[in-house]
Amino acid sequence: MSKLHLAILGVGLIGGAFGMALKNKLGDDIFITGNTRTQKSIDNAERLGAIDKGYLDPIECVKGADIIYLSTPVLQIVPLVEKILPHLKKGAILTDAGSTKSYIARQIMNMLPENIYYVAGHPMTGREKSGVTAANKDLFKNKCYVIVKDTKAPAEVLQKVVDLIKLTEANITTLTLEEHDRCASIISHIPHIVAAGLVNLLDKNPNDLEACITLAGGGFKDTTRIASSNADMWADVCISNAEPIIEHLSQLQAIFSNMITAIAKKDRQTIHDYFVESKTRRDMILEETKDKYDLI
Ligand SMILES: NC(=O)C1=CN([C@@H]2O[C@H](COP(=O)(O)OP(=O)(O)OC[C@H]3O[C@@H](n4cnc5c(N)ncnc54)[C@H](O)[C@@H]3O)[C@@H](O)[C@H]2O)C=CC1
Ligand SMILES: O=C(O)C(=O)Cc1ccc(O)cc1
Repeated sequence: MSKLHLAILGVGLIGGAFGMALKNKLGDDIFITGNTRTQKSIDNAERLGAIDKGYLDPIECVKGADIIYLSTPVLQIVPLVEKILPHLKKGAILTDAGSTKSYIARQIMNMLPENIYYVAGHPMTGREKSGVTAANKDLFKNKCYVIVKDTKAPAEVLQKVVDLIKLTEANITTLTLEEHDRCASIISHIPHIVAAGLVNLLDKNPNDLEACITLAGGGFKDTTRIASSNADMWADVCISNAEPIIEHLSQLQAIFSNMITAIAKKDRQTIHDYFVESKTRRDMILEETKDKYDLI
């Protein structure tokens, strides 16, 4: 059997970690080409063992590839697929790591020629840092990796992608496009928006800024780590998953409105219930997931 050729388009944090994990497991049984936009990041990706050979041109990178892993920012994925499609070999499989799914998957499914397949995915792991230099081979280990069921890929194609992802030691979960986008909104997209809002609140109070920073302790740090995430990436996420995000942000706005009213009325019971409800739910989630995922 010939060597598996994997092409990674966007060898940053996620693409880099994927390459490192597979290279670590498969060694010389896999040949990984990678595409990034600068020679410096190609050099880094090669040096760190995420890829065997880097290309500045995505078309050169995918020539002859069996599986193409798309890990650029969300809004770059579809234009990149349009560009590489005519150059893919018969039977090639595309899979992506974008944080939002319907936006990407619906467009790719509409443009796929016969004999080229697509499986949508999303590793529910990452960091607030970007680039291949922030990647490591264990980033996916014991973390949830969503595979979307409804992208019309034949069962054997789906299985090939699942088998490859399993090598990263991620826990695979299958969801529909809509389920993914609603759940990713609640569990990931809204928390990032809220964390950024907490930090931006400081800028609404410039006279107190210095004293606030002196006071900042564990609570502020715990709730705002992800506010250091990449702005380009998160702008793409918000634009491409607008509907669920607007719905959940509106629900959160209503939750906060109720709290404002309760605090203004000194309605201690309602205020108390707010914290009891969240503590009960979070403790329950921690208990239920303690042997399964390292998510919360
Ligand atoms: N950062 C995170 O924690 C997670 C990110 N994701 C998703 O994975 C994807 C990649 O995210 P990261 O690895 O964090 O980003 P990153 O910024 O670390 O890497 C992105 C890579 O894409 C390349 N790139 C950007 N625009 C490009 C273009 N037009 N053409 C070709 N290459 C281009 C960059 O040079 C870089 O190598 C995104 O779609 C993101 O939504 C998914 C799970 C977690
Ligand atoms: O840094 C963290 O804890 C994250 O939440 C990482 C993350 C970012 C984007 C995703 O689509 C999935 C996971």
